[in-house]
Parts: sequence; structure tokens; C-alpha cells
Amino acid sequence: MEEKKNLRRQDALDYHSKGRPGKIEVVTTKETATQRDLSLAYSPGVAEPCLAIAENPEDVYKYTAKGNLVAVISNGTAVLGLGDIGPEAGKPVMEGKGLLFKIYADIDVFDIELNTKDVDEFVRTVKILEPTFGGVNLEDIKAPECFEIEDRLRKELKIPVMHDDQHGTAIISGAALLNALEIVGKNIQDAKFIVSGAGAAAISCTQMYVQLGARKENITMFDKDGVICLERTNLFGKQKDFAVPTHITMAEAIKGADVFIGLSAANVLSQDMIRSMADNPIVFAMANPTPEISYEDATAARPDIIMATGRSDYPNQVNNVLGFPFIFRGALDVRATGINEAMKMAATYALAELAKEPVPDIVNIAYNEKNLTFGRTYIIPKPMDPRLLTTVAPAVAKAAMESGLATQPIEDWEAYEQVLAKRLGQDNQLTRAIVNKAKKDPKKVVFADAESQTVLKAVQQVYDDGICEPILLGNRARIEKMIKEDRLELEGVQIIDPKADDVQPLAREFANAYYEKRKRRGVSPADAEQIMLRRTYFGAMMVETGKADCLISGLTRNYPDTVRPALQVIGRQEGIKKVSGMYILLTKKGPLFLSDTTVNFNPSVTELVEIAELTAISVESLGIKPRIALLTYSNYGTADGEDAEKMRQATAILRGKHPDWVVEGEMQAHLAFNTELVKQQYPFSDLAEEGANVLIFPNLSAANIAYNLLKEVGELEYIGPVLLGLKKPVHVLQLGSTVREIVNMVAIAVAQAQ
Ligand SMILES: NC(=O)C1=CN([C@@H]2O[C@H](COP(=O)(O)OP(=O)(O)OC[C@H]3O[C@@H](n4cnc5c(N)ncnc54)[C@H](OP(=O)(O)O)[C@@H]3O)[C@@H](O)[C@H]2O)C=CC1
Ligand SMILES: CC(=O)C(=O)O
Ligand SMILES: [Mg+2]
Repeated sequence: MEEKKNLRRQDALDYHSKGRPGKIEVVTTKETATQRDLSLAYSPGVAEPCLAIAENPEDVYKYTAKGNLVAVISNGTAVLGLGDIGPEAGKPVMEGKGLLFKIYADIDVFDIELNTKDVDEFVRTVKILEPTFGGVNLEDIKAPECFEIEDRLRKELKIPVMHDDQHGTAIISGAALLNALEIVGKNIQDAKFIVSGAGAAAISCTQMYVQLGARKENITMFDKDGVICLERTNLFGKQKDFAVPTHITMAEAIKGADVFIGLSAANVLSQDMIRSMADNPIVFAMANPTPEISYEDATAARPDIIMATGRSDYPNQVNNVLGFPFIFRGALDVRATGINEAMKMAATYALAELAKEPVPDIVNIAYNEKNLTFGRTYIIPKPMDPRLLTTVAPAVAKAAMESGLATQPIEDWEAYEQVLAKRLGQDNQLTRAIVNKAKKDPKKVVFADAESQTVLKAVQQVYDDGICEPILLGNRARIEKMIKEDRLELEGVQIIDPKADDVQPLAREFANAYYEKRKRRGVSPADAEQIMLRRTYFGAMMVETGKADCLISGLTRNYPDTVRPALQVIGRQEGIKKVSGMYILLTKKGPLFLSDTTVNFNPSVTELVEIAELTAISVESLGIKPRIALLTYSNYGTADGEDAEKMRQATAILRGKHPDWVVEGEMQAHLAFNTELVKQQYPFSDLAEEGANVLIFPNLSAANIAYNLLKEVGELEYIGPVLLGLKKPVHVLQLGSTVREIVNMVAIAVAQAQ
């Protein structure tokens, strides 16, 4: 099934407008519950830090958010490749940069859109904002004003300032270029460059390539008016630096070129131009959102190409998102007074080298790759690689210290890396990984409850995202009416009504097959025909006969009703005595897997062992090492009672059967996470260094209460219940599931079916 790469306009608009409009909010970091809290937070308590800062201005870093707060500032004159669309229209991009700063490097951002094109006014405004911020990320300001603005601010401010489109892009593309040249065995000194674009990004990137060894005489640059050449009278200073003597067209200049750098606009490069390039051409078409040539056209033109774009949906994403979060993290952490050449070079080489390291499982899973390895389609690390933070930020911090810009040097690098690792928001990483895995090999998913607005909206999303090929079960007229009412676009999606006349031959086929399975369990041929009119049975039979790969059901039914058809029609995996259910809770500390949350009221020791095994195998299939804790009210024999005893026995059996697994118990829930306490009191425990991620409960009440409490009070995102132990993926949605929860369930079902 071809992945639909184009997002729907309405989805993008809905994403931004739903709930609290926009993508960011301010949250408090201190207690605010009592009158005393408020007296400390504000008057009279707040006077104390004020006076301390007045006495020692550096204390502003100790008592306020300044040290972790970056301003993303734009005037909207060069928003992505959309051009001068103004400060308000640029705000979604600036909020987006803020979001990326947060999720990749835990940096807080205020986005600031300035209504001015005047350089003096811009500089003065940012200058007077300096007390608020630990750093300034200038964004999407057009050339040539961006150069003067950045130069002046760098000189006049004592905090790090970086124009991301210039230097972020230069660092990333510089690293990618070094690696691409190494792969094709070419020397940067001899490489012939064509640069499309002569603005902020293009000029700075080209300057970086010269610093890396490229020769100016090998570079020909173009803007909208054609080649940057000495004959032209409309060039600004930095462009003149790259001017060639006489006029030439891009089609002529690109013949025999080794590298094409696109930092201009959509579709300016043709397949013929790429065909005329030298052996093993390197093409970085980095205009956003639409590159200078599409990935498909470029790779079709030349099989020996190394192709990169700024987009996340193709290999080799060369985009400054790989830089700004980590560069600022390093600069803030040593309280650098600026971002200098040494820091930029350190980031470039750190990125280039990281691409050559073995790729961790979580990254392979996120991109559904078996083994990403340094080569033509992996020249630069992937943005979701957690090592970016722990590699690039320390490299930048070190360079700041060595080049004299750090005012608060780091002494213990190991401790620093641990602090960095803890900063990573892991709450969404697993969902991203599962969704990406699903997209790479989408499967047929049958939705038994398609006569539901929520289900249909979820179907729209999974269809658009290319997560699956949906099949809708239900009354055709009713479903079509709902699709129309909600203005959904589901043309081409199959709708099957098990009661419709034209479906009866298939329904009879299914009824016969069901009768064969159940004839010794009291089912008559007439019963089977009746049962097949029910959508959950019909859907389960579609999965059983291979007409679909997974079944999503249950939004309007109770749990046993929906599990029963799956058990009767599809059945349990070989050797499995009981199915069970797992909830995945996405916490800031990483995913937690809770079992059995769904099926078994009071599992026996043997059943607990099976539940733990099914859960662990499922966790492993997501590329995560399970660390299992069997929970109850007793810690390692401190209390007696039925539950304590059965959890103790189940732990012993699991440890004996799986000596390589981390299995601990019986224990109270807090002990599963409090490694300090475990170290002190139970130093023999396998959970003394790292807490548990798989939690096995003694009974359904405990599990159900735990996940519901965590979900509601912790406001956690979750996926579940994921049914374990069936031969094929069938998932039962809980009443009240949201679109997002359904999408996550579909993704996990598809990932399981692969
Ligand atoms: N992948 C990444 O990480 C990044 C990508 N970019 C992309 O680079 C592009 C430029 O951004 P930026 O430098 O900030 O903007 P600027 O406005 O500073 O520069 C744009 C440049 O592109 C030139 N240009 C526009 N249209 C064409 C065309 N049809 N043919 C040749 N040149 C053209 C402009 O020429 P003229 O002056 O004559 O109009 C100008 O030189 C955008 O598409 C942006 O998305 C930018 C930063 C990072
Ligand atoms: C990626 C980016 O910053 C841009 O396209 O402007
Ligand atoms: Mg930009």
C-alpha cells in the first residue's frame, strides 16, 4: 500500500486549533497548593530572591528560569520556504521550534514575533529583552538583514545568540556533506559545488563548506535572478564574496558538478540537471516544506546519487532540528557568553562522527529499519536518536570551555551525561516508534465498529498517515452519511455490511467455517449464519481467513462480548492457556507496561507466570528490555498472605525459567522505582541500578485501579488494552476511547501483525 505522504490541510489546522489553541503553554515548576506556597512564590517571599539578585546579578540563574529559557525570535520575513509572510503567520513555526527545543533538549522557549523589518528596531528590541533569556535563537529572518542583526546582537549581548537558519543549517549540512563525500571517496578541496539560493542559509552554509576545505573557485551560487556574478549590480556584500566572473545558467554550470546544495525554493532542480552531474552526485535539496526536487525524481534520475532533503519522511533528513536543541543545550549548560566557530565546528564533527557509530535499537525501531548503518541512505543521525543530546551538547560545552566562552565549566562529564539522559522526554518516544514502524509495512485493519464518529475520525488519520489499509464494517448508508457529515475523505476505503445481500456469499462462507470450528460446541449451521451477521464475528473471521490482518473492535460493546468471538474464531497462541491484557502508560521516565489489566480476575501462580511471559515477549518485540516487578503489599517476604505468597512463587518460577531476565518480587509498587531504597535495603536485587518497566499485578482489581489512577491523576497518555496471547492481533477499544487512543491501538496492532 502506498503511503500517503501529503498531510491533509484540515488535519494540520485542526491539530493547531484543537483544545487550547497553539502548541505551547506555560506551566509552574513549584508547589502552589497552600497559602504558604503562594507567600513564598509571590509577595512577601519573592522579595528575597529579588534582593539576592540585586546584590549579585549572577543569582538570576539561581532563582529564575533564565538559564533554561531561550527566545525564538522572528519577524516572519523568510518563514521556511514560504517567504515574507509576516510575524503572525510565522508564529506557528516559532511555536514549533519551541516544541522541538523542549522535546529534544528540555529547553523552555518563549516565541517572540516582532512586527518590524527595521534592523535597528529589531536589534534594540532584542537587546532590551536580554535580562529575561539564557539564549536567543533568531529564526526565519531574510537575508541580508539577518546578517547585520545577528552580528550586532552577538557583539552586544552576553548570552548565546545564533541565527538558526544560518548556522544550525550550516552545521548539519556540513556534517552530512563531510560524510557524503567520504562515502563516495571524493575530496572536499576538489569538489565542484552548485548552490541554489543566496540568502541566509545558503550563504552561511557555503561559508561553512569553505571552512571545511571547499574552494571558493569551485562554487557557483544562484538566486532568483540567476547566477551570483560580478556583472550584477544588485548583490549584497556576502554574496559578492561568492560571485563568479561572468554569467552562466544553472543548467550549464551544473554539468559535471559533484554537489548540489538547495536552500532556495521548491522545484528549481530538474532530473536532466542531475543527470548531467558528475559520478556519485550529492544532492541536498533542503527547501522546506517542498524541496528543490522530490526525493523520488532525484533518485530516479541517478541511481548513484546521495540524496537528502529537509523532510522527515525520506532518508537523510538534513534539517537544522538536528542542531539547535543540542547546540543551545551545551551552550546553556556552561553558561556560555556566545556561540563561536569552535562550538559550531565541534557540533559539526560530533554529528558527522555519530552517524558512523552503531545505531541503537530504539532508533532502528522508530524508523522501522533492521540495521541503519553509515552509508548512502544514512549519512547523518536521525532526529529521534537519543544520543544526539548526550553527544552534541557535551561537544559544544567542551568547545565553549576550551575557547574561553564558558563561565560555568563542567567538571564531571559522566555526571553531566547522566543529567542529559534524564532530561530526554521519553513519554512520546515509544508512540512515535510504534507509529513509524506501522507506517513502514501497513496492514489491513478491519474496524468492527465503523458506525461511530470517533472511529471514523481515527480511521481518517490512520489512512492519511499510511498506518493501515482500513476496512469498515457496518451499514453502508449510515457510514457514508457520517463520513459526509464530518467532511471526511475516505474514498477508496472498503465498507462491508455483513447484512447486505451482496455480502451473503462471503457471510455464508464464514458461517460454514465457523460451524466447522464450533459444531461440537453446540453451534448449528443456522446459529452460525445468525452469528456471522454480527460484526465482531464477521471481523474476526476476516482476520482468521487472511482477508484482514488485524481487528479493532469494541467501542460500543462490553469487553467479554468482543473477546469471545476472537477466542472462538482465531484462538490462542500454541501453548497459551489464557489470554491477558496489557496497558502501556507513557510516562516522562519512559513507558510502563502493566498486566493483566483486562481479563483474569484472580490469576493463579501458573497464570501469573504466563501473564508475565506474554508481557515480557511483547515488550521485547518493541525493542525494549523488560525489567519485571511482581507487585503486592509485601517486600521480599516481609508479609504473609495469599497475594504475597503467590507473587513470591511466581517470581521464583520466572527467575528459574528465565535466568537472563530481570525479574524481581514480590514487592510494593514504590520499590519497583526507588533504586536508592532498593540499593540500601535489598542490594541483592536486580532492580538496584535501574527501576522496573513491566509491572505484574496480583489480581484484576489492583491492576485496573492502578492504571486508571495513573491515567487520570497523572494525565498520562496510554495505549491499551493490548490483548496478549491470541494467534493474530485483535484489540478491544474501551468505551470512551479518543481518536488518539484508537490511532495508537491501530498502530500497535499493525506493528504486531508485521
Ligand atoms: N533544511 C533546513 O534545515 C533549512 C532549510 N531552509 C530552506 O532554505 C530556503 C531559504 O531560506 P532562507 O535562507 O532562510 O531565506 P532567505 O530569504 O534568506 O533566502 C532565500 C534565497 O533563496 C533564493 N530563491 C528564492 N526562490 C528562488 C528560485 N526560484 N531560484 C533560485 N533561488 C531562489 C532567494 O533569492 P532572491 O533573493 O533573489 O529572492 C534567496 O537568495 C527555504 O526554503 C528554507 O525552508 C532554511 C534553513 C534551514
Ligand atoms: C528548517 C528551517 O529552519 C527552515 O526551513 O527555515
Ligand atoms: Mg528556519
